[in-house]
Amino acid sequence: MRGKFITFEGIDGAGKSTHLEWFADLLRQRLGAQGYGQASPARKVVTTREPGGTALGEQLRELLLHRKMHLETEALLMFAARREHIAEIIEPALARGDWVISDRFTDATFAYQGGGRGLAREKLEALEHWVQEDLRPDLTLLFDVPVETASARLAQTRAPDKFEAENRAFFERTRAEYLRRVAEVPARYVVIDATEPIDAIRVKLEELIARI
Ligand SMILES: Nc1ncnc2c1ncn2[C@@H]1O[C@H](COP(=O)(O)OP(=O)(O)O)[C@@H](O)[C@H]1O
Ligand SMILES: Cc1cn([C@H]2C[C@H](O)[C@@H](COP(=O)(O)OP(=O)(O)O)O2)c(=O)[nH]c1=O
Repeated sequence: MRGKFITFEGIDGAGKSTHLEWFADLLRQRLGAQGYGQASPARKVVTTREPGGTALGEQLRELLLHRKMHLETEALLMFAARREHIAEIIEPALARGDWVISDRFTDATFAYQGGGRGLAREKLEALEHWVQEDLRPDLTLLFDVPVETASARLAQTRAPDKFEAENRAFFERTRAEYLRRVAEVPARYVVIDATEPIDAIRVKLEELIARI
């Protein structure tokens, strides 16, 4: 049986990375507990990220996070890294029956390059169809938080990269595009109120895992 593809999304500082490995461990326990791995070779839960996830993708990530470039170059490189990621990691894992959890995927391109930077949605949709064909996440967790909260969290932690250095209006547009996409296809998304304390969010994530 083909595995499932789960993605984590949200503006920078929402808290995705804080939960991803924890969520993957819980899912491993759950898949083990359900005995999926008994008759056939054990199912794995693969964690990965975008841009990145492959050797070439990580090199592209360095460029994308630190070099200035034309907006369309940025979008094309995001999809180039994604093409590699799908071919090398995501498709083989799903075909083996493993589950894949990715820290960001194509929703981020629509939100950042589309919403944040204003690249036409039709161009991104054309790239999405070209690069992914029918591949879409089975489930996307959107960690949603007001821009001020996310910025305050980031200010306390790390030096900003090219995206994190963007202004408040950019992140307002990025967040709005994420939420617009949720409203368009609500069945694919679970919106997590990421203003809550970490422990409270984990209770919600546990409930979610019990249902999938
Ligand atoms: N629910 C939360 N409440 C308070 N601080 C949080 C919460 N979630 C994450 N943080 C903190 O915010 C910062 C950014 O979190 P991170 O997981 O790196 O965000 P993202 O991966 O979405 O950019 C980290 O210092 C993290 O400890
Ligand atoms: C996947 C993707 C990421 N991004 C941006 C969002 C983030 O600012 C950045 C890297 O994402 P991320 O790994 O979440 O950053 P961090 O590890 O610093 O939390 O790339 C895009 O602009 N478009 C995309 O398609």
